[in-house]
Amino acid sequence: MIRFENVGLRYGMGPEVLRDLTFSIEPHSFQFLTGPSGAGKTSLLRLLFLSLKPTRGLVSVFGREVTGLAPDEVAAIRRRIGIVFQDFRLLDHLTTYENVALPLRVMGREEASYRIEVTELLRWVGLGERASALPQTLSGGEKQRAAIARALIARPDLLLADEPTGNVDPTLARRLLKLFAELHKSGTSVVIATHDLALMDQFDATRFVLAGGRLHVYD
Ligand SMILES: Nc1ncnc2c1ncn2[C@@H]1O[C@H](COP(=O)(O)OP(=O)(O)OP(=O)(O)O)[C@@H](O)[C@H]1O
Repeated sequence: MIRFENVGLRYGMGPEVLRDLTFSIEPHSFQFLTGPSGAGKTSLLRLLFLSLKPTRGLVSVFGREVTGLAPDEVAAIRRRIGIVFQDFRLLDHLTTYENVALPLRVMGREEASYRIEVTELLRWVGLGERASALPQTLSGGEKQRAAIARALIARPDLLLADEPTGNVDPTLARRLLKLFAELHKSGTSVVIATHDLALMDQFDATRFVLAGGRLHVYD
């Protein structure tokens, strides 16, 4: 599904932050991405989301080599990917409900066809009472859960999440992990970047460990 071959990444004239990355992400797989702060986890997620281009090597996503893709082809690939950014990126002028429903609206679906789905997911992530709240009135943990719900709502083929349990308590972190596990069970490949060892110990998954710019895979 995803293939990296000898991928390197540098920002501007800086040193290579990722070096010689060769790995695959298979359909229906679950992997944690970990490593010390600054090791390149967010950079790797951005390569997977096609918001960064590799400086060298080959990246292929859903069977398409990503260099030279036209903007509409990039957009089509991104519609198959759900992403939870570290800074949430909720739209300020939309309510929690509208933020979560956005991927479905972008796909051209009518509100009547998804109202129940969105409402149920909001309830599942504990935001049932906050559906009509604007993002600036949500707590950090609530924003995080809204961002997670938005990433999951369209049942993407690939889910990327950057520290998705960073702002929630351990009980809620377990609940969110369960949600990711259910999504995985229904066929989505999941990549969760995290520092949280306790979280990783709760789910038997491949570990991608970044250190010194290189990736080590532990199955
Ligand atoms: N836009 C940028 N311009 C220049 N350097 C960058 C940029 N983004 C990241 N870097 C550098 O790339 C390296 C990897 O950063 P990245 O954010 O990918 O690491 P990370 O593992 O996600 O860190 P953290 O766990 O702290 O979020 C760091 O040395 C960082 O300073």
